[in-house]
Amino acid sequence: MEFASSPDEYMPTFYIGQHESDRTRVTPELLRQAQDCNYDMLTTPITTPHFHSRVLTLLSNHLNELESQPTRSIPAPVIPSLSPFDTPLAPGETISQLLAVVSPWIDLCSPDPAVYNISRQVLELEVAYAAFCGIGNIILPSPKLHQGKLHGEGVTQYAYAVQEALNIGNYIQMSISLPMMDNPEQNSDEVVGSLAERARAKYLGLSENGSQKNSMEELEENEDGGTVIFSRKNSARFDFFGTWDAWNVIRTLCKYNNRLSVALSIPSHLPPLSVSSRWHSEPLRLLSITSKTFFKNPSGYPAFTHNHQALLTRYMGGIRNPPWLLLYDVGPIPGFENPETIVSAADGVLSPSEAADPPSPTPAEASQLQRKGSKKSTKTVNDPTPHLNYLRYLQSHQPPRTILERFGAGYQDYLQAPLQPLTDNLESITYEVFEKDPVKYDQYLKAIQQALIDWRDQSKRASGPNGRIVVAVAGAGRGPLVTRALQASDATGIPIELWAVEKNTNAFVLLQRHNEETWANRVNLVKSDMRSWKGPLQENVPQRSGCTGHWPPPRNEDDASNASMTSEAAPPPEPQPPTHGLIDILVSELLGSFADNELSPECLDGILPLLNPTHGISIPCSYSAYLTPIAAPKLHADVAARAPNDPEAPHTPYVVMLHAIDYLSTTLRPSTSRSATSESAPTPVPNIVEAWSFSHGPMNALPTASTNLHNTRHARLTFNLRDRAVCHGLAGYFEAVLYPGVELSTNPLNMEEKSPGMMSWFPIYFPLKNPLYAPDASTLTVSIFRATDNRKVWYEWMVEAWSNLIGGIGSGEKKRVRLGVSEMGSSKKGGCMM
Ligand SMILES: C[S@@+](CC[C@H](N)C(=O)[O-])C[C@H]1O[C@@H](n2cnc3c(N)ncnc32)[C@H](O)[C@@H]1O
Repeated sequence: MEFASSPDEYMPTFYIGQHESDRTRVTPELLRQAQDCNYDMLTTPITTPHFHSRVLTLLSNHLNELESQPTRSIPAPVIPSLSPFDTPLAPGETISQLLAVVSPWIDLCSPDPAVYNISRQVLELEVAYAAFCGIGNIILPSPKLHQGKLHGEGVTQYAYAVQEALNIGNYIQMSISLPMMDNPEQNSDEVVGSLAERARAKYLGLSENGSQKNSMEELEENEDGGTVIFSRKNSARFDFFGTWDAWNVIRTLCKYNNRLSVALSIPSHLPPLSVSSRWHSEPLRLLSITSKTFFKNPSGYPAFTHNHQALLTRYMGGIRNPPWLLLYDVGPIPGFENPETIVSAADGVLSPSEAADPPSPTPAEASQLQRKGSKKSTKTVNDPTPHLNYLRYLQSHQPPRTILERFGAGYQDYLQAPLQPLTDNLESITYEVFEKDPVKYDQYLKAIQQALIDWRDQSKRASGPNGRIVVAVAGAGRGPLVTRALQASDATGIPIELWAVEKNTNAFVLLQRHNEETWANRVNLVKSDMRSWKGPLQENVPQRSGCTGHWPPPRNEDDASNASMTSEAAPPPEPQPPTHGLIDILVSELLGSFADNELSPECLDGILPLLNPTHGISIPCSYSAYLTPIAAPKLHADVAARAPNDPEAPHTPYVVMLHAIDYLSTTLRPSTSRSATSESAPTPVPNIVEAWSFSHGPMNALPTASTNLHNTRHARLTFNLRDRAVCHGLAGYFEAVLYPGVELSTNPLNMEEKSPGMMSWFPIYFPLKNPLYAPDASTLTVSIFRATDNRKVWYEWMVEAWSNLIGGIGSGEKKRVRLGVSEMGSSKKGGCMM
């Protein structure tokens, strides 16, 4: 197939910017020089050190006043509007190539109201002025999660400030700087002149002399008479999901505003895969990379460890708008001091030794290596922008995209309403897209071939009037399965009588044309709904004794697959009343992304009574639907944005190529990687669980079914979570057994074994109207129903979150407490008409 074999000429786009913490302004010359070096953009502060000292003075005066007159109510000071001395920015042609950085010295999480108030004013002034100048992107400082003995208390007020700022700069994209995980020790890396330092001790839970008393220590001392003291190291524990949790609060309060995103700092030592997977599901606009993210390789060149390279590929790969990369404090723009200097552009061309991987450090080695790399390396690198050059090198060495990535380019996270091929007549272009998937049709070919071979080898009685096996393709579309049935017959040498049934009158025109032009009129075409078809017509077919219904047919028989042909040798038979025969092998492809969602069960119910009752075969013979809960913030934001105009949006199961998602329930499988870092520790594999299945064969034919109740289904599935998360919905997949040993699967757990490279179906997404939060070590219970009223079919779904607590003190008993229940999603209004 064309796109499977053509070389992948796609080259990912890396937009790379540069940030210097002590830069005070960006001149057009500096920007030009940076672009000559092959940077795409630079960061700029919005205000100057002059403004900073003005604000510090204002705050100090205010705090002094408050201290000297403790009983008076003194209003917070108002920062006077910006003067030309306060900002280096001005509107101009180059503004679109600048990323504006909000002053890092504010503290929007401060428990001290004076500090918070001033910080908010700074934020609002800076955002308003940057917006005025035409800045498109702003980077906000990280929320300060540890304040004295307080932990995470300031996140909501930070979120409130961001929400207000979003209203000021109506077109500005805001990215919040966040480390991948919460490391309280890093949090203490203070910015010079930070307002946080001015916060008063009484708000930080500190004694007047500034010493910190931990609330856990107090608790333990009270309860146990001071026998157990928590060490500071323990109380300030490393929290892998701490910064994600803060982000979740902020974006939730900001109602998943699509102008709000994350500027994620990539650390030198990567957290477990579950953490990087979580961030992968979030709107990453920037990846911040400092010189510490690199390790020196044996040539002394700064390079990424194997795991960092894999992370970058994961975050950047296969998407239309990958995050931008921002190099933080990796050295000044070369040649700027002397504009006459000619600086070569970082073109990413490195020798093998320059591009070699550095050794992958263990956690303990990471910091040591860092120091060794930066201080003790004797190798000197003759490259003024080695970090940039290395990233450009990685850009040109990204792995080629998989078939699925190529096919799905542009479809990632794009919500589509599922097809309803029963109610609607599909367009030719839709069939054309199906037909581009060679894998599905190869599997059908294998299944039909095997069914024919087994039929012959088991000497089963066939239903054709001349002893041929009767094959019917139900829902033939433009005919690809008809072609496969003919190929199977030709390849096995087993003659068949072939029927093709299609209700789409437009597609039927093409079937007729194919029959004449490519199938040599070997196919009996029927324009009908398969449920009202009476079966293969046997009128005028002479019934010759000794050759009816048995394998093999007589050797000298004509190729009489066309039902209107008669034998020349025998005398003309007596005309017989029209009769309808049976189908031996029924081939259909009526599957949707959740197997039964395009009403395959209902359609097949109508034709299964025609199946040979003893030996009949349905291809597929069974299919099952699978589910797993996911975090999908991007999809949630998209559905929520549609809801005001379309109240059914949160009640629609969508077909979507899932990309920015995180599987919430996973099992750790041992990794095969050799590296000793945590990134190569056991790999989380999603728990994807069967909801229900349908089987189709002679045993399942229901000639007298008067209701559709037998096609209802219900499942209640339990998923254990290790890490706290937000569930935005359910991802649905399917597996189908075409014929024993020949399967189709979209289930990520086995699709590569069962039908590798198949791309006919994207997964299905059942959204939750309101996301459901679940803490660490909790359980999600999914209830899902396939419902019918005999006119249509629809789904209903809901999720419950449970905490798994240990019962009362000393009891040790496990106790489940329901933490929350989602609304019931229901596609009843948009259900599939039967
Ligand atoms: C998913 S398409 C598959 C088409 C084709 N077999 C292929 O694999 O490319 C399903 C086809 O079944 C047809 N179809 C669906 N329900 C049908 C019914 N009840 N009777 C006849 N045709 C039906 C649709 O019109 C459509 O052409």
